[in-house]
Amino acid sequence: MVDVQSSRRQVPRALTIAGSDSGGGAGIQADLKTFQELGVFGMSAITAVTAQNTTGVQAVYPLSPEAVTEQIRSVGRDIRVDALKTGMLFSHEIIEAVAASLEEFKWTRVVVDPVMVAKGGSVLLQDAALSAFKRKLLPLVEVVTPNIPEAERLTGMTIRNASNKRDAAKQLIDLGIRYVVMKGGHETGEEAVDLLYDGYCFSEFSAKRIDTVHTHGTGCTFSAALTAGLAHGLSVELAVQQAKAFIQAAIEDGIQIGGGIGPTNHWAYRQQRTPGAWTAEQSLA
Ligand SMILES: Nc1ncnc2c1ncn2[C@@H]1O[C@H](COP(=O)(O)OP(=O)(O)OP(=O)(O)O)[C@@H](O)[C@H]1O
Ligand SMILES: Cc1ncc(CO)c(N)n1
Repeated sequence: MVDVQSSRRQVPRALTIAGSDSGGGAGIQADLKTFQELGVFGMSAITAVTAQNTTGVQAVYPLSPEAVTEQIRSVGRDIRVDALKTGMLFSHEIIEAVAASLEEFKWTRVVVDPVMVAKGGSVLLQDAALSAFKRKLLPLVEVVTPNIPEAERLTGMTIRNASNKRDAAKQLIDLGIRYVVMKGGHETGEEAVDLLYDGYCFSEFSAKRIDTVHTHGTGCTFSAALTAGLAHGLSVELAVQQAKAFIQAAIEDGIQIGGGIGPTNHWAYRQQRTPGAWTAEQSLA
């Protein structure tokens, strides 16, 4: 008899617990595209369905905490999860359900992107959920990836300069997180600099800031690429380095989608590494 199990190829597997973006640029859709591009089998547990496009979020329909728990259980009971990320969690009930599931399955390679508001200003994490987010979820995670406004909200600090960034990162580590990546997308300057802190050392990951409005879903894509690296067994440092290269390519090789703040190009990173591959530029020719 053929041993079907052993004749099949093992691939890294990653789970995203996040909201659905009907426009395809952020949330679950961005995460699964990124996992696929980086050679990882992607799975999802949807926390909320958003009616959304490049002009903004038109409606948010959160799922029940039970629905979120059941999706995570279905994946966890059957399929190995090498790494996971969370995105839009919306309510304290969903945060509590997710934290309970992380404890149930004892998953450790966990990335939390503390999604709070969409680029157009719509609320993706309710004010009342902030305390559960900090107390119940953050102590269970390996890496948290706030942008500057999210780090300000998590710490209550005002972040204006490099010294403030370092102080905020230290405060986040004190919550029990292993690594903090403070993203520099919301700053100004020639370079977009992401700061990594492991509780001992700071390191910076820097790339040329691209002059574009088409940054819908950059945070989701970056954290998904980081999660894919962890699923492959990379160290956090190497996974951040790869994620930075992935998002840089995705912003740089922009695509024209929608009339507002457009998404990034999820296949640019792989194309840049595949000689002779079809490019977004060629499709316009
Ligand atoms: N204009 C840009 N040029 C180059 N890199 C950028 C630019 N904007 C953002 N980045 C990079 O993209 C990644 C995501 O950062 P950003 O601060 O935009 O996340 P975010 O605000 O959480 O995104 P979102 O909320 O849209 O999902 C970081 O690595 C950041 O340095
Ligand atoms: C569903 C969803 N998650 C995250 C973001 C943040 O980019 C968004 N706009 N939508």
